[in-house]
Amino acid sequence: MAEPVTNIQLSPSKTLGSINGHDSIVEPNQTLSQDAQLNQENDVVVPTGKRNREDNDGEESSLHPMWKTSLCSFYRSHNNTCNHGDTCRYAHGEEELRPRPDNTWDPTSERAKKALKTETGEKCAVSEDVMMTEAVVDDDDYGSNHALSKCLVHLPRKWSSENLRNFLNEQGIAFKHAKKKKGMMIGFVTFEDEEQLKSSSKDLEGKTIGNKTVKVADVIPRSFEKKSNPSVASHQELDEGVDVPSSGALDAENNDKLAVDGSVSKSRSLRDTRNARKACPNGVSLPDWILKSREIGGLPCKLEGIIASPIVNGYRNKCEFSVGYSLEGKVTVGFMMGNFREGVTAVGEPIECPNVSNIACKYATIFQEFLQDSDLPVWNRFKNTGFWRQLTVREGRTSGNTDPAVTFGGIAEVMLIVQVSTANFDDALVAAEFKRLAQAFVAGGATSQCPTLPLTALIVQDHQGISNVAPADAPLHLLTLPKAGGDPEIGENNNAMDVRIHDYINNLQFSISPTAFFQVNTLAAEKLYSLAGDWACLGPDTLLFDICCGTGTIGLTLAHRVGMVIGIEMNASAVSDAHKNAEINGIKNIRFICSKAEDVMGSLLREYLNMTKKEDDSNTPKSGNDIPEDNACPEAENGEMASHCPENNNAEVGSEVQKDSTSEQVDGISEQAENVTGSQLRDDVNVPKEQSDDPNVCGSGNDIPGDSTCPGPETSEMTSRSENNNAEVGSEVQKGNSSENGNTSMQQFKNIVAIVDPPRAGLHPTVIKALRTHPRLRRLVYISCNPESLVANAIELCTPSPLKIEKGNKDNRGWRNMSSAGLARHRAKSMPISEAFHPVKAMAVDLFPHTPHCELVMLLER
Ligand SMILES: C[S@@+](CC[C@H](N)C(=O)[O-])C[C@H]1O[C@@H](n2cnc3c(N)ncnc32)[C@H](O)[C@@H]1O
Repeated sequence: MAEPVTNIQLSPSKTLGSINGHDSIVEPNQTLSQDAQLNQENDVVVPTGKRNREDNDGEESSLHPMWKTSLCSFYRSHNNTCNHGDTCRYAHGEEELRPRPDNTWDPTSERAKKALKTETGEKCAVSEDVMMTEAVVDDDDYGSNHALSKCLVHLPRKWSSENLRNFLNEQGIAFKHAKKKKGMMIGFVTFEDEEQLKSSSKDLEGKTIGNKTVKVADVIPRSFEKKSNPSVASHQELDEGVDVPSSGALDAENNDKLAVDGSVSKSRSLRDTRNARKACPNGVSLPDWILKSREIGGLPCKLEGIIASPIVNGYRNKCEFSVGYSLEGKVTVGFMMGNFREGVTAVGEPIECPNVSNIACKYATIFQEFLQDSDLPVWNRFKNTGFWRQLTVREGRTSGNTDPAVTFGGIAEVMLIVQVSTANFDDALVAAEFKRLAQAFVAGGATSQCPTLPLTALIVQDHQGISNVAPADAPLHLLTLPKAGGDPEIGENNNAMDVRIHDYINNLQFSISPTAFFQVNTLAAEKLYSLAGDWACLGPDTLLFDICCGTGTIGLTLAHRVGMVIGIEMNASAVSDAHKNAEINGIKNIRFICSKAEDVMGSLLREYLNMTKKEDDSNTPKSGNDIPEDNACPEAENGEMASHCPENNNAEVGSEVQKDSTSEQVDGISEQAENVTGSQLRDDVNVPKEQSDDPNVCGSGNDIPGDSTCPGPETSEMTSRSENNNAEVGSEVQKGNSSENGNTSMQQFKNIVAIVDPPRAGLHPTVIKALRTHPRLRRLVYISCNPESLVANAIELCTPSPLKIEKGNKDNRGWRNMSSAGLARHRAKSMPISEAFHPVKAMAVDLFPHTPHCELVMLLER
């Protein structure tokens, strides 16, 4: 998940969720009350008579923090009567209602609705503020007098400058220059004089284009007033899939867990089973999980609760700081304060962001100070010119120590990646600036702290693209770090691609290369992976597919609990890290495939599970006959169990998997013949950094230059896909199928499980098809950073097959405007006939305290 995150549009105030009935607070590791019955009426949750309405503790009841903080639905629906009378812990009417401990109101109450309106209004006001800064304004755009310019917001993105001028002329609005920013909803108008500015601005106010009202905003803030802080930026940027921390907008002690509860339960996409209903074919009865969803507030399965982050402040091990201008026009290194597409370019310092470590803040400050005197310009997002773009601070630890009492909370390694755009700049000047920069970081680190700030590597990433999201193959250069005491310089001849930082999960060491994905909250990730493992119901005869495995974290941390792991990852350097990580931790029963999952998933399943393509294609709904009915599950590490698991302690070879699996060739490419292609899919959503279509990434379907092939396996036990020749996939898989691994031969595996951890866009349709149509895959644990794509993928995985398959509709008009769930619904109709999964349970894990985002784990079984 780009790293974070759930793409949930939430108010920053983090209102309470209502998933567990009236008592919405979920303690970490506490599951929701069993008897809370949910009702979908008005999309809110109301209790049934089952719960205990009276607080038996008499006087204590009045002290209960949730006393009368929720409206009594019984009272409401029974003509204002309730058998519990005054002793009922729920409020009988709005008058009795009390605010909740976090100062929010029962979401079904009039007060909450009123508060929401105000809040939405405020939010709009904030997001509509154009925090364009003086420094990004060009004379060409505004004439020589910035004070005579205005910014118009909510213009149609498609408009050109000519459209804007025509509009102004048609409306009789006088102006001097007008310029529309291509692809954005903003334009700039300059006026002849003060008088024209005033009268035209007045005329422009309230004008509408389509259904949008044009907003007229100042280009240059006349006086600095801190209207916002990066917390706003964080919400907006997170919504775009950008991994940005928030400042401490959220304060109450409990807010983190409440936020997670709130975000999950309030996510409309998660609570909306309409698309799933519609995806169900005519003549086929609705599956139980859809029928029962009404009882649980529209959710596809029970939300078990929230696992809290073991660390709440300074938890981020990676921060990407933008370079830009503050509202005062000062060069600043920090977070964007709003959405660039809406014209917000101001950058705020990260110092008030509680989730950013002190170290990261200090390096941002050092860089910011350096930039005040740099001879090279900062990046101009409008003109796509400039030099300095972004600073990424990645932190590593020497051991799993995060004790704040230990120096820097155990952070012992820091990798700094400075993103620049060197095009059109003089090489000598650039080299001199880099040298100065290295000195500044070393000197700043030495003087600003005692002991010296850790700094392991300083890397420059050269990137010319429009946004700061660089492709995986953007050139990296390692800069030499001068030694503070005049010792010889280090790093001179090293290759940036060889540089690593390290972190620990479950006592395993992970080596992380500069651009590889690694969860930003390591300690919470540890909990996430354990939960996924517990729900996956693992055992010695389990074959685990770790799909989108990154540096191998999930597979490696669970390898000791299974017979064998196959990790699939498209980022070549992450796969290289994964190999290294297996090696340094002495883990042998794991293989990594460097490829896009959509290119290899079908063939891997067939090859590893000993099926011919013919069998696979013609599979009909199966009752799971080959799976023992015995639901015993091996003891989970933290006591969590999947709802029903085949017995998987038995290492006996299942007869159905004893066939020779070497005959099958792979046709990953043909697997891609979907109605909606991956790129179409990704067009509709924000593509996270990790999901690059970079042609140099192995398995991307293009020729691969010699210097960017995947690294070879570091042990003979591991498989790495270094060529993009799909015909080779089969033979490599066959290698994996040989007996070279002794007792990890795949023929022993009776329990086949997939843990998927895709980026924000979710799984590619081809991967879903492969997982869904493989009858031996009975259990799938989905880790999601984006409920929308989770819901879309779940629709395809979980809706019943039709009696007869519809031919795919090639006419894709209108699909661009469809939601991902709508698209999934259409794709589900042409899914080959196969047994559907059903959602069993879900759990949130708070990987991102101080933000409304969390990771969601959902167990699907069949
Ligand atoms: C949310 S990260 C999860 C990584 C890993 N499971 C972890 O927790 O560290 C998603 C990963 O999927 C990879 N990825 C994105 N698209 C992919 C694709 N089509 N096939 C395989 N891997 C993909 C990204 O490179 C990234 O490493």
